[in-house]
Amino acid sequence: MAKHRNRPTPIVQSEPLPKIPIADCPAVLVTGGAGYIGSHAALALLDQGVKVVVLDDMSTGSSLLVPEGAVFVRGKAGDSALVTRIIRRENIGAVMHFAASISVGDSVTQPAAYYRNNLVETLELADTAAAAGVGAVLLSSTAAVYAENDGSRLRETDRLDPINPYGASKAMAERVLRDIAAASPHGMSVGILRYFNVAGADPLGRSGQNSLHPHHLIEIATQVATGQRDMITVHGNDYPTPDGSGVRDYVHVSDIAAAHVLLLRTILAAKGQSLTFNLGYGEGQSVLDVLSALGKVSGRNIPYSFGPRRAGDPASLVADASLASALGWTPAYKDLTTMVGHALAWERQRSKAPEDAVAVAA
Ligand SMILES: NC(=O)c1ccc[n+]([C@@H]2O[C@H](COP(=O)([O-])OP(=O)(O)OC[C@H]3O[C@@H](n4cnc5c(N)ncnc54)[C@H](O)[C@@H]3O)[C@@H](O)[C@H]2O)c1
Ligand SMILES: O=c1ccn([C@@H]2O[C@H](COP(=O)(O)OP(=O)(O)O[C@H]3O[C@H](CO)[C@@H](O)[C@H](O)[C@H]3O)[C@@H](O)[C@H]2O)c(=O)[nH]1
Repeated sequence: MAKHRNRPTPIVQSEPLPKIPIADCPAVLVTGGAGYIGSHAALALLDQGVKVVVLDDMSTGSSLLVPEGAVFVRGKAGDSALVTRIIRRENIGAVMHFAASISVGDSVTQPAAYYRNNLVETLELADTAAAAGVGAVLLSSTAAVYAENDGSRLRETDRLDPINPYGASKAMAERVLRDIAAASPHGMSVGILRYFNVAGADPLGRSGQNSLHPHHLIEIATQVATGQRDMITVHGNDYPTPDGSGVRDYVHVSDIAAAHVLLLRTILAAKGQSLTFNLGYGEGQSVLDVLSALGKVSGRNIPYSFGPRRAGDPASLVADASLASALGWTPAYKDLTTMVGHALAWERQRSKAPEDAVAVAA
């Protein structure tokens, strides 16, 4: 964990951090709550009795994923007038900001669009939240903010030097959010979670990935396992990794959602807190490991062929997430087979859903 305004300062934390009781959690605005991770966080909040308002522009979101029980508003996270109205009308006390453009490859070919959606929209949202007196803003950040390394586990205090515009947009958004919060007269708190590769689906089958144009490894692979695609291309087999394919630290989406609720309760316990955590399991899995785990769970071989490296992809991203234990975070779904099993169960169910519920384009 790092506590900082602009520069991370390492803190050795042996005691769990204080938290407000869940019953005292204010209503939460969840931007991007019609998307994959935001919908799981919304479910985690609703499951614990917290009021949720989802704000999503449906650019990549799906109506299928907006949880029952959440208030839904269609619109942009950076629309200050709209967000101010929502904060006042719904008595919002905290914001979880998931809304973003998320494809590393697309960010290389459309950098301006990525800086606009991930940086400018975050700036507007943070400024609006601060002006409205919101107690805390949580930001979805990413492993892609770190400088490339030799595959060893990345710590929160490691050097930030993103190798693609997506990671750069998130590193800048982190800084902008911290600066705006630090200047807020009421002491807005900030929580930043740098997720590694989010995977799996709600174990109760209420949400999962539902992309109009899938680009994530596990979503594409489950579509091969369910017969919707013939094969998958493995992007590169010449990385300096044990089997030559890219290595990532896959972390279950429900564990990510649980960490958000814990961090929210923590940063609301004292005004003006700024905490940053990695979320991962500290274990690297290659693309071929993932395909093999899915093959076992589905009972079906996943055909693949090797293609060239994908632009902007690092060889390896693995977390040192030991500091997140100070939140009381104890991941429940660490096993890769469990993760791909949940993703497969969701994909089987999703692909049978009526056509108009499967994906909603803007
Ligand atoms: N998926 C991962 O492995 C991963 C890893 C690290 C970080 N993240 C971050 O987590 C967050 C959520 O990612 P996801 O995988 O759920 O993506 P997603 O595309 O499923 O969800 C993003 C949602 O935000 C909405 N959205 C986008 N721009 C918006 C805007 N300006 N205003 C309102 N709504 C907008 C989209 O319609 C979509 O519903 C993102 O910030 C992403 O950068 C994701
Ligand atoms: O069809 C495919 C898709 C992906 N991959 C590989 O699989 C790995 C994982 O790729 P993907 O699932 O697309 O995730 P990442 O590009 O690693 O990015 C995810 O994980 C990052 C954090 O590590 C987040 O910041 C991003 O938002 C999120 O999309 C990489 O080695 C890819 O090259 C393939 O080989 N074939």
